[in-house]
Amino acid sequence: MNQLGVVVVAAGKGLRMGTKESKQYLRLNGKPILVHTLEVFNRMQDVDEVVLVVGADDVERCETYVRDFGLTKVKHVIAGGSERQHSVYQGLAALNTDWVLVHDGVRPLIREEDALRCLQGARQSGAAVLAVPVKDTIKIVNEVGVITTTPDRKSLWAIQTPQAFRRLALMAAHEDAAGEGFLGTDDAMLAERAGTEVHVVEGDYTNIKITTPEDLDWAEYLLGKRGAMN
Ligand SMILES: Nc1ccn([C@@H]2O[C@H](COP(=O)(O)OP(=O)(O)OP(=O)(O)O)[C@@H](O)[C@H]2O)c(=O)n1
Ligand SMILES: C[C@](O)(CO)[C@H](O)COP(=O)(O)O
Repeated sequence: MNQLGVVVVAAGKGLRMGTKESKQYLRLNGKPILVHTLEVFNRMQDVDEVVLVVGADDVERCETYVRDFGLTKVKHVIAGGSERQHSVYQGLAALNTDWVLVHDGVRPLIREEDALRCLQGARQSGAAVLAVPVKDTIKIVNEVGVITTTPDRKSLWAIQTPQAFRRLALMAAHEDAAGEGFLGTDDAMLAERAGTEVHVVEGDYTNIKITTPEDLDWAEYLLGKRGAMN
């Protein structure tokens, strides 16, 4: 029993993007960002099913995307919650698989081979996330704008998705966090606080999360470049 499910979370409002339309529905090279993301997992042989978590008002339009773009592995389109963590939990509960990859709908540049290496990392060690070493010097700055410390860059990684776990273990970590009112910005945080050793698998700098307007040009350029290479 090694079934793999993918939770793609896309129920956010995209406030930092500042567009009327939520960022996951903006088009890159003529196709919604979310569709670019889903196509990657739809192509992956190891993936058994995908659950897509979206805003309650967007379920219908996403069901249309699933049909129109032939996203045959997307078995469920469901409504998410007010925080990313709540949306992920809804997705986990809709699956029935042993393993799960949790991925942001707004990371359309994920490469199949990196997602697969993340999964293999988790299958070997229990839990794994894609990440890249931080290139800048990072400072801890206090509330009045003064630097207090400079952490050693050697130990700093920028964490991405997908993040891979045993599904039931991640659900238990979510339930524990929810019971204590803890909100994390990624799933690894919840697994870490539940005592799971989460391993880092080196990913790729191009797996950006589309967050602010300048990310759109960069993503369109990268998608175009990949298309030209295929
Ligand atoms: N309640 C939420 C919040 C976020 N997400 C999803 O989590 C991913 C990463 O979140 P982020 O980039 O922060 O997206 P938003 O919350 O939409 O952006 P912002 O914080 O700027 O409003 C996105 O695919 C987003 O749609 C979600 O499914 N449910
Ligand atoms: C999960 C994540 O994409 C890892 O980098 C990130 O933590 C999401 O954070 P956000 O606060 O929702 O942007």
